[in-house]
Amino acid sequence: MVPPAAMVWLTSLMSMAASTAGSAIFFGTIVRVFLPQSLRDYFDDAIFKPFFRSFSETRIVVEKFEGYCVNHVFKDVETYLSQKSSPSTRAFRASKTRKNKYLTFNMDRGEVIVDKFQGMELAWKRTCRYGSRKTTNAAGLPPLPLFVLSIKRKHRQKVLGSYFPYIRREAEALKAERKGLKLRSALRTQTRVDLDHPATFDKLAIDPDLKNAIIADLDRFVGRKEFYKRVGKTWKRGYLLYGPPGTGKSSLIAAIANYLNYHIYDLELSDITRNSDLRDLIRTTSNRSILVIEDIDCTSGLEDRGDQQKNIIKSSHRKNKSQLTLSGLLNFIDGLWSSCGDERIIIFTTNYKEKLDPALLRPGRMDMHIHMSYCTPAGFKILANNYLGIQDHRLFADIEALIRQVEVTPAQIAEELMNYHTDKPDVCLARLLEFLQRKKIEIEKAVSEGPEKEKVENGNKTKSQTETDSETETETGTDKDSD
Ligand SMILES: Nc1ncnc2c1ncn2[C@@H]1O[C@H](COP(=O)(O)OP(=O)(O)OP(=O)(O)O)[C@@H](O)[C@H]1O
Repeated sequence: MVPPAAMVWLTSLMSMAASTAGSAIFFGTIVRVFLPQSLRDYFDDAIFKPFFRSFSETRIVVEKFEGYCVNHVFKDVETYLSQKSSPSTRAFRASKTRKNKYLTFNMDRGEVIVDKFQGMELAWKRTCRYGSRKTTNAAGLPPLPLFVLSIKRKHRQKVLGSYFPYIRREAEALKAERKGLKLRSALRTQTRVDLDHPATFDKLAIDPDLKNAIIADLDRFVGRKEFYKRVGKTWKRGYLLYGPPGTGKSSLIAAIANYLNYHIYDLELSDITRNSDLRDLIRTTSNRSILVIEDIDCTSGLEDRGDQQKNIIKSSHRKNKSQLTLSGLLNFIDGLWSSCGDERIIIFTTNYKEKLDPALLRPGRMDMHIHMSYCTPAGFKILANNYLGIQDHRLFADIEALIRQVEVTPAQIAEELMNYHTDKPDVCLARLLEFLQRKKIEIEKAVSEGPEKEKVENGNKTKSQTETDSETETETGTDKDSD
């Protein structure tokens, strides 16, 4: 027998349940009748499904960075997903280089791809740390990208034990297939440009001994992993390329990247005001890469060590008054690399070595100083072969004699040979000869007109003049890493 008090409680509970069910039916009918399908879908997706899913699903977050280093799982996932798509995917980023045979598609931010593996459905979403709507963070840098994988809880072991190793293998296979060098720019905008620079050591018009010395140095560097480990040094190498404009500094960097199959990151220092910006940029660089800082003598704020005002990059952010000096910058890069970098090359270029900060030139900083000089007869022969496809010609002797007397850059010669590419070699070479003769006459005239005019505006000098000027610039390489 149920006591009367319990009876009352039961009755009120049943009537409450009935009225709740009635209200639910009533509101359900209202929603079905009055709310359009799109809004109903929205509520379904935004509230109901996530609520129920949260009990049965789990998420795996793959961030691009692990501390200061690039997370290789992120790279693998990115490569793997680049060949996947879902019917619901609205936006892809498409790219292709001349060297690559295939178009590459990458998920755009906010997109979802559903992958299938061993009977499981795996939803990948590409997003970023600062929310998918923002384009930059407070420091003006792009938000840090990440992937979120949503899976059923019961699939966790299978995903970690089989799916991720599978992604790794697939990504490796895809990378091998698509192998091509990339030139990346580590600018704020993170613009990525494909390195399709055709420069190779064969095509470079530089002194053959210098070329061989550079190649030998690179070979030695990449083969010395154990040596660097043994002596406790970061596996890195620094090169300083110096010489007049148009002597092939950029071409040499491209040739090194092509030779080693490394990525290039072009670091634009003038954009950096704070250590944190620099750290964020440097940590986007991968192993087996070349970090290039061009025209270091022109880099605002870093050029003159004697002048503290100029030497310091002041933070524009008042709260964060970090100041960046050249040696600070180099130590900073070294520090980051020593904690997570392997097989790195850093290259500085300058047109004026004499203007450089002594911090950069001090022993142990740059391993090899490479002087890119004006064109030599041997360099001219390489250019003639590159542009005209000839190894010898009756005009070679006269041209070579003039090249010995007049300062002319490989870029100038290349331009002369390029200008007449529709003509026959005879015509091209005759015009080059004329160009060199004119140059020589201009210089002689300037010399005879007086000392002031000796300095011809475009830097024309005869070889004998500069050879005495630059006796100190004869080193082609100084190895500081001998075992
Ligand atoms: N040593 C060289 N061998 C072959 N080609 C060269 C060489 N130097 C220059 N060139 C030609 O001239 C062009 C410009 O040269 P490059 O940009 O490499 O010179 P640079 O020394 O880096 O000049 P800058 O100091 O102005 O940056 C190249 O694209 C290439 O065609």
